[in-house]
Amino acid sequence: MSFTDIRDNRQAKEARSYVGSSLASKPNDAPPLVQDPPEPLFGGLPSTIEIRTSPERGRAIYSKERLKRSGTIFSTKPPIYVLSTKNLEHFCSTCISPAPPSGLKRCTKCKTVWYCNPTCQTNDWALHRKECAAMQRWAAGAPSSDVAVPAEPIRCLGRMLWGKRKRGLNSVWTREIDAMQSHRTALPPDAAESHTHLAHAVIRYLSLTAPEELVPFGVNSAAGVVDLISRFATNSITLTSPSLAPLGVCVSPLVALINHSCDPNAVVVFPRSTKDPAGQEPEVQVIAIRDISPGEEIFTSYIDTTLPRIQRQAALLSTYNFSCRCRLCSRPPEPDPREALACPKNCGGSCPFPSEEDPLTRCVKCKSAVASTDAVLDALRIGQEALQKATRLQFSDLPKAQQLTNNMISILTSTKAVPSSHPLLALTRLHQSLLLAAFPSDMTQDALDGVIRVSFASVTGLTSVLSHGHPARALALAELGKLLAVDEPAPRPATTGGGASTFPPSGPARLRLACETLVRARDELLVSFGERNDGGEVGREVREMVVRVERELAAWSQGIRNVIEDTPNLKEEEVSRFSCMTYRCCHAFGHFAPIRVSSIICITFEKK
Ligand SMILES: C[S@@+](CC[C@H](N)C(=O)[O-])C[C@H]1O[C@@H](n2cnc3c(N)ncnc32)[C@H](O)[C@@H]1O
Repeated sequence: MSFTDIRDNRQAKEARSYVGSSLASKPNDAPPLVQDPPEPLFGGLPSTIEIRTSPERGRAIYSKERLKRSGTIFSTKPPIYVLSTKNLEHFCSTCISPAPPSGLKRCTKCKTVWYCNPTCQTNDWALHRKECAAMQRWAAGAPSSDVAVPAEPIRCLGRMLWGKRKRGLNSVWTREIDAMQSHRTALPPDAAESHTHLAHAVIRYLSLTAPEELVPFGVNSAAGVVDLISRFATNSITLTSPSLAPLGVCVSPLVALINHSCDPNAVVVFPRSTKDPAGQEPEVQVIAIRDISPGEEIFTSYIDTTLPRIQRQAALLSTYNFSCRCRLCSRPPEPDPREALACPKNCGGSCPFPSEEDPLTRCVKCKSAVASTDAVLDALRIGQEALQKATRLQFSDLPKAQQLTNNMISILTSTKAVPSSHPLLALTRLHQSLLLAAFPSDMTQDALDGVIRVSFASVTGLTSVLSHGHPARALALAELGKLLAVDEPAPRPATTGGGASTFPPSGPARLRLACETLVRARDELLVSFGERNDGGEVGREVREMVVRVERELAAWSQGIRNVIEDTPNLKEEEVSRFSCMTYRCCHAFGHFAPIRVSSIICITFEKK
C-alpha cells in the first residue's frame, strides 16, 4: 500500500465517520465539544527567557532580563541521544561517562551497547528494548563486520520514533519534536538524495515492510518521512565531552529553538558539572559568553566561525537552508583576520587577501602594496586542498597527514598569512592534534618544544577570531598551559647575556609562563563552561594544575632565597646562570623538596 492509498483510505474513513461528517457538516446542531486545551509546549522554560516568532528566523529564544556573562541560561537533558559507533564501547550509553577503572558492562543480547552499572542499564531499557532487537537484526543482515552497527543518525532516528510511539502522538514530548523546523519544501538536490538514503536505512532498521507501518510513529505520508529526516538534519547537535570531543549526536527541541549567529552571545556545551546523582547526565547547558540585555535574542553558532564568510555562508545554506545576516556576515571587519596577510613592511597593519578578481592588495595602515600576489593565491588554493587531504588521512596515514600540514604551514607562513587566517589556522590546529596523537612516550625536548610552538600558534590565531570565553579558545589556552607545565626531558641551560630569548623558554621561565597561561585558561573556561559549573570538568582540572604549578614556583623561589641567604656574595646574574636539573642533586643538598625537578634550579651544586 502506498502513502497515496493510505491518504485515500483515511479520507474515505473520515467521510464514513459519524463524528467526522456530523461535526463537519452540521456544527450548530450538535452541542459544543468541551476539550481540554492541549498542554503547552516548553512548559519548563526558565522565567528569564521566552519564545518569540519572527517571519525572518522563525521561532527564537529571547532574554526577558539581563543575563550575566558566564551564567547558565538553561540546562536540560536531551530526550534523544546516542553515542557514535566508535565510542559505544568506551562510554556508558546512558550517562555518557567514560569507562570506569572496573570497565563497562555490555548488553548481553545485542553485545553492542555498554553501561557503567546496572542502574544505567535499567534506566535505558525502556528505549533499548526495541533498539536491542533492531540492532541484532541489523547485525545478522550486515554484509560485513564493519557495517554491523547502524550509523548514529539511524540509531538516533530509531530512538526518536520509538519514543514518539511510546509517549503518545499527542504527548508534549512528541509535539515538541514535531514542532522542530523542517525544510522539506526547499531541500537542495544533494540533501534530497542523502535524506532518501537515510530514510531507507531507518525503515530497514525498524524492520518495516510497508509505509502504513510508519503511521503509529506519527508518519502518515511520504512528506512525513522527509519532514522526519529534515527535522533531524536541521536540529540535531553533536553530543560532546567536557573538552568538546565529539561523542555522538543528540536532539533537544528546547536547544533547537536557538537561532544562529557567526558572532554568538551564547554557547552550547556539556560541562559535566555534577557526579550525576539525579541521573541528569548528559546535561546540555546553554551559557552566555557575553552579558545579554533584556529583549535581546539568544544566538549560538551552528558552524566553525573561524572560517571566512563565504565558507560559513555555504555551510549554513547547505545544511540549514538560510543566508546568515549576522553582524559578522553583513559588516565584516576590514580586513577580516580570517582572510589577511601581515603588512609587507611589517608596520603592524595587515592586508586583505588578494582575490582572482582583485589581485592588488595593500596594508590598511601604511598602504604598502603586496608583491607577488599570484604566489599568495596559489598558496591559499593548495593550502585548502592540503587541509582536505590531511583531514581525510589523519586516521589512516598519520605521518603523511603530518607531512602535509607541516609543509603547508611553512608555505603559508612564508606568504605572510596571519595565524588567524584560513586555511593556516585550520592547518595549525590539525597539525597540533596530529603531533599530540603521535606523541612518543619517550618524548624529546625538541618534540615537546615543537608541539608547544604549534599550540602557541593555534592560541594566537584563535584569540584573533573568537571572543573571550569562546570554548574553543579557552580549551586551546588550557592545552598550551598544560604542555608548558609538562616536565622538560632535557631543559636548556638559562641563556647567558641579553640575547634574544627562544620560545618556549626553559626552566623556571617556562613554569611561570605555564602558570600565567593556565590562569588565563581558567578565567576563560569559567565563562565558556559556566561559573556555576566551576568551568566544567576542564575548568576544575586547570584549577588544580594552577595550584600545583604555583606550588612548584614557590618552591623554586624559596630555593633561590635559601641559596642567596647561604651565599651572600652571589650576584643576581649568577643566580640566573646556575641551573641544575637533576633530582639527585636537589635531594643531596636538601634545599627544598622538589615537586617537579626539571623546573628547579639548584644553585649550590653549580656553585660547588
Ligand atoms: C535549529 S532551528 C532554529 C529554530 C527555528 N528558527 C525554528 O523556528 O524552529 C534552525 C533553523 O532556524 C532558521 N535559522 C536559524 N538561524 C537563523 C538566522 N540567523 N537567520 C535566518 N534563519 C535562521 C533556519 O531555518 C534554520 O534551518
